[in-house]
Amino acid sequence: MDAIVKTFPNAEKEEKATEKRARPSREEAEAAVRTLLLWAGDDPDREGLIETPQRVVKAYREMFAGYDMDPQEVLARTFEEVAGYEDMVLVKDISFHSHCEHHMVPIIGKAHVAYLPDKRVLGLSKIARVVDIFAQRLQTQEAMTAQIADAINEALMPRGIAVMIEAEHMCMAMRGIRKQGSTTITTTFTGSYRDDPTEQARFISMVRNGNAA
Ligand SMILES: Nc1nc2c(ncn2[C@@H]2O[C@H](COP(=O)(O)OP(=O)(O)OP(=O)(O)O)[C@@H](O)[C@H]2O)c(=O)[nH]1
Ligand SMILES: [Zn+2]
Repeated sequence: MDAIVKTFPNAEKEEKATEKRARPSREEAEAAVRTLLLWAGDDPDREGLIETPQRVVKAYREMFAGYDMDPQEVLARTFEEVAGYEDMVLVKDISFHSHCEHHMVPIIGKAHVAYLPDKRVLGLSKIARVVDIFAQRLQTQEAMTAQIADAINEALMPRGIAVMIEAEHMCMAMRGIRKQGSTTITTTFTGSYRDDPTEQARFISMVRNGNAA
């Protein structure tokens, strides 16, 4: 507990500050894009760029739509009639696009999400929707992995959750260190996936080979 307090001394204050911070208007956001075009060294008044601020702001609304969505709303509906099925449910290769919070450039990857039901199950598409909600925010891969597990845990309280994300960070490929094709892998395991090495190994094997062998 102490460590948490020391690591995030201002977490609560920051959360409140974010709540209070008003969103700028569309016009203000477009003006900011115009400033960036000038900063890049181009002429925002030339024909090809004249509508670019509007387009960028529209694209941002779409790419960052996750801020206006509540994962718990998406996960609210669960089903019990599954004929007593209680083994792993794994949705793998969920492709996503996100943006890193350090450079605001794309993170492109795949998420694999599994849980061990405790009577109730989720609609399969809802798992992919939750991945998208968190992907459509500024992210670190670690945070996104933990957030997906947390949201499913809160909604479903299953016996265990396993989340693996494999992604390429364009901030490492297009700039900076410029290493193309490197993949970062992050995992979060809860419940039986955390405590039982066999369950964990079965998840990894099914993600890797498509079977539990
Ligand atoms: N842990 C983690 N790091 C990330 C993620 N996305 C980007 N980064 C890293 O965030 C770090 C930011 O480092 P800084 O030194 O503050 O920024 P920088 O000067 O742009 O760093 P370089 O990328 O090394 O040029 C970089 O090492 C990035 O690779 C992520 O999802 N998780
Ligand atoms: Zn980055």
